[in-house]
Amino acid sequence: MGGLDIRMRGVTCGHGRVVAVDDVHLEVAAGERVALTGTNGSGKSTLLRAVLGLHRPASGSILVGGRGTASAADRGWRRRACAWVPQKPAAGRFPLLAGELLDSGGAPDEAAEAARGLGVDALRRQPLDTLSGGQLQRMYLARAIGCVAAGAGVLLADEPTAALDFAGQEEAAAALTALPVTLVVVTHDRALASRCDRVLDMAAGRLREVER
Ligand SMILES: Nc1ncnc2c1ncn2[C@@H]1O[C@H](COP(=O)(O)OP(=O)(O)OP(=O)(O)O)[C@@H](O)[C@H]1O
Repeated sequence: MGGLDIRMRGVTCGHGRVVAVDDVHLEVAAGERVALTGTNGSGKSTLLRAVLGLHRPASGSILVGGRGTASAADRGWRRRACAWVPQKPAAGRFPLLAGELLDSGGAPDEAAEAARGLGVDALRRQPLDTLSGGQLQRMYLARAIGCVAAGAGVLLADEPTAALDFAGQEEAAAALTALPVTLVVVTHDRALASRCDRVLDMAAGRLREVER
């Protein structure tokens, strides 16, 4: 099994005065699949964004494959090392067309093939903001599969099946958990969580292992 390990030590993240992530320690082995569950607003998305390097922790350290984010080169490496399925698209104009999103992962052919498998390849020429929630989520999944083909060793996915129909949820859960990467997935989907090796529960910024 491929993948990069993730090590978090004393990670605390804030949004202004709100402490969203509170002193989190977590080790995820290379190739392990971890589901992150928990109540709304408990800090799950903030923690994923911190791993990606999109949110700078107030304290603590996060290493992916033993590497931090001190330099610009480190941060660029982190973005390539971590494929990302966001909960909602980033604001801004790029990428505008669905095909541009697929191509942005670094492996356009593999992303296109994944889009075919997920039934959204015919939507390439459509602007992203005209896709339905489920179509958009499928497009992001296909892009993430392309990122993995391009060499990403970690997949961070934020509620990747939330907008999908029942068949799509099954399909996406199978596709995500079959990838040869370390997976950290925020989900309220029990079927997806049950396919993972570990389930962690987040409450008020703190993480707890769930016994199964
Ligand atoms: N950009 C922001 N500015 C201010 N507060 C924020 C921001 N983003 C998140 N927060 C706050 O940080 C806390 C954690 O939010 P986060 O989105 O990480 O939770 P979550 O567990 O992913 O929630 P959900 O399950 O609803 O998606 C919440 O109290 C939220 O209101």
